[in-house]
Amino acid sequence: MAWRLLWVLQRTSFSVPTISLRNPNCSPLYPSAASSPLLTKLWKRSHTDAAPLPSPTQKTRTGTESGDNAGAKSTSFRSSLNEAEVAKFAAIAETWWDSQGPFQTLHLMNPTRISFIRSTLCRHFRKDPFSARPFEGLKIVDVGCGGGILSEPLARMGATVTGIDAVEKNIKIAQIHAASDPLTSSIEYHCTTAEELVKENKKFDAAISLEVIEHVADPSDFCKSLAALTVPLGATVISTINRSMRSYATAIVAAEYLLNWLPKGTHQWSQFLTPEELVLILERASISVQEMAGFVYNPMTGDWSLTDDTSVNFIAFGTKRNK
Ligand SMILES: C[S@@+](CC[C@H](N)C(=O)[O-])C[C@H]1O[C@@H](n2cnc3c(N)ncnc32)[C@H](O)[C@@H]1O
Ligand SMILES: [Mg+2]
Repeated sequence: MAWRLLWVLQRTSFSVPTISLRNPNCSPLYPSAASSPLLTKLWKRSHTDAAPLPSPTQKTRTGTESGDNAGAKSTSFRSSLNEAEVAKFAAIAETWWDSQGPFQTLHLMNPTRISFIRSTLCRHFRKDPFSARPFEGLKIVDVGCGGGILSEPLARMGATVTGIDAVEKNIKIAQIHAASDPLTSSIEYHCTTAEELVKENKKFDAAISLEVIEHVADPSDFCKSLAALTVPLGATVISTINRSMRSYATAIVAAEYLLNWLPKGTHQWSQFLTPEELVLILERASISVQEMAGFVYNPMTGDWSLTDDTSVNFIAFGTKRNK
């Protein structure tokens, strides 16, 4: 009956107001979105530049080429490591591919978050979403990849994937798991951080970081590093948990203490960002958020789906400005 409680909590209306931002030029993916004056202003500002969409073949600007990382040279990228947070993940590293273990929620959410990534990246890079390998030709970095739950499907969709994580054990497990399938064995896994990759002048068409920003030392610095890893007009996708009353009730009280879905103490509510805060942080890092969606859990089916309600889990897609 505990899941019934979660379901009730998900539907109670005591969350702080939240928003969804949708690119008005895109066909709607989700039901009607509430608009926010702040985000409308940000949206207009970021689109007065009217930057052209990138071709997926901006190969000269990706990979390890030097010379296009002026931001990295002029800005210092502080460490994103929060040792206490990293230690929590090191303690449960062996359980990454246990679909009933502490990462069960990530496994269950994966098809839904992949569908968001697939549709937003395909539209942005003008790829065929119905192709078996729509990400062919794209270089993607998965920052905080853990055991590779996201990196592997990205590689199967044709992307050239680099997965990085601060925990050595996670990287070992990710490497072993990926090696068992020829479609994923090409993934390059490294135990490192986004800011270290910036120092190495690495560039990618897209930087993706799911469920990591709430565990880093400073979200603003972290987003600046993600931006520095992304080519101009490239893409960034971030998912995290909203700092709302509802997220306290569901993502912490229910998920950690009542349902035991996550180890107790996995999340610190005060470290969560609201969608508005994430949009502003990304905006200051030269990334304009174009689209946002929430995730909702259906206890009857055990599935997650996309929704306009960003009051608990949400995901944002943005593009890096050209200047
Ligand atoms: C909740 S898990 C998310 C894993 C993966 N992104 C996913 O959603 O399937 C957070 C991951 O971020 C990693 N992490 C935490 N802080 C990090 C940092 N500063 N740099 C890189 N990885 C970090 C942790 O080791 C952990 O594997
Ligand atoms: Mg988390």
